[in-house]
Amino acid sequence: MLPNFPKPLPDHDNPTNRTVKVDDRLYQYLIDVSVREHDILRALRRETAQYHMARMQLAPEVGQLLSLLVKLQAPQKLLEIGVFTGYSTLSLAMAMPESATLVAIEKKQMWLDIASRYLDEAGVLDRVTTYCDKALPVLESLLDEAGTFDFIFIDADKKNLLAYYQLAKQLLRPGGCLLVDNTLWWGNVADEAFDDKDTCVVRELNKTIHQDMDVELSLIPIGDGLTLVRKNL
Ligand SMILES: C[S@@+](CC[C@H](N)C(=O)[O-])C[C@H]1O[C@@H](n2cnc3c(N)ncnc32)[C@H](O)[C@@H]1O
Repeated sequence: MLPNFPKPLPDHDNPTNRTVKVDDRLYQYLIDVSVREHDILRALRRETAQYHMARMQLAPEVGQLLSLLVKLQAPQKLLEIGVFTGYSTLSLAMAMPESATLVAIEKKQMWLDIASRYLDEAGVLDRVTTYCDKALPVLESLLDEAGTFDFIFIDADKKNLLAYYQLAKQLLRPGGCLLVDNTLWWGNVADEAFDDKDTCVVRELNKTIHQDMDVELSLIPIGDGLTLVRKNL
């Protein structure tokens, strides 16, 4: 039986926005009730805070989500593009199974030195292979291992984002998990007034993934936007 006073049907089939707006108070609540940051990660975050580039660092709740996804999937071969001081690298490496290995690419030695120090402290450095180089040639050099990576995280420059996505997809095994950070790009992707190169590339990537029938996806509005992709079997 229909309810007595049904709401009139909307004249479009767009979903209504039910995503909660996270202001500073709600963000603090979210951190208080859901984030359990490991002491080593907290120490790395504190050390990184002294650098002007600190805003590049992954937010703790996103690092924790990465860590949880790794624990759920138990990947054996992981790949990361864009280490910075290593918050995501540590989150991945500390969560992966003891038999797993992680390849991490970062173009600046200074950042890798910091990351390596913390990876060492966490006892996982021997299972992480770092490349101090631009990511594109490294990814191309890994193509003889195409289809063997179980878990890939992309968090580097935006200029090469489309190429990173295509190469990562080749490197990923069917059923594997690919994550791309910053896919909401401070919200600028939805505002046509922003037509700078980086915003346009992120928009193009989002469109590409959406239209890519080789994968399933979810764009999660956490941090700066995190797209979770599974390569079809
Ligand atoms: C947003 S930060 C990564 C943040 C990091 N995932 C974390 O959890 O803190 C992006 C990093 O990518 C590096 N990067 C930029 N362009 C690159 C390239 N072409 N190849 C490799 N690394 C690059 C930058 O030096 C920077 O450290």
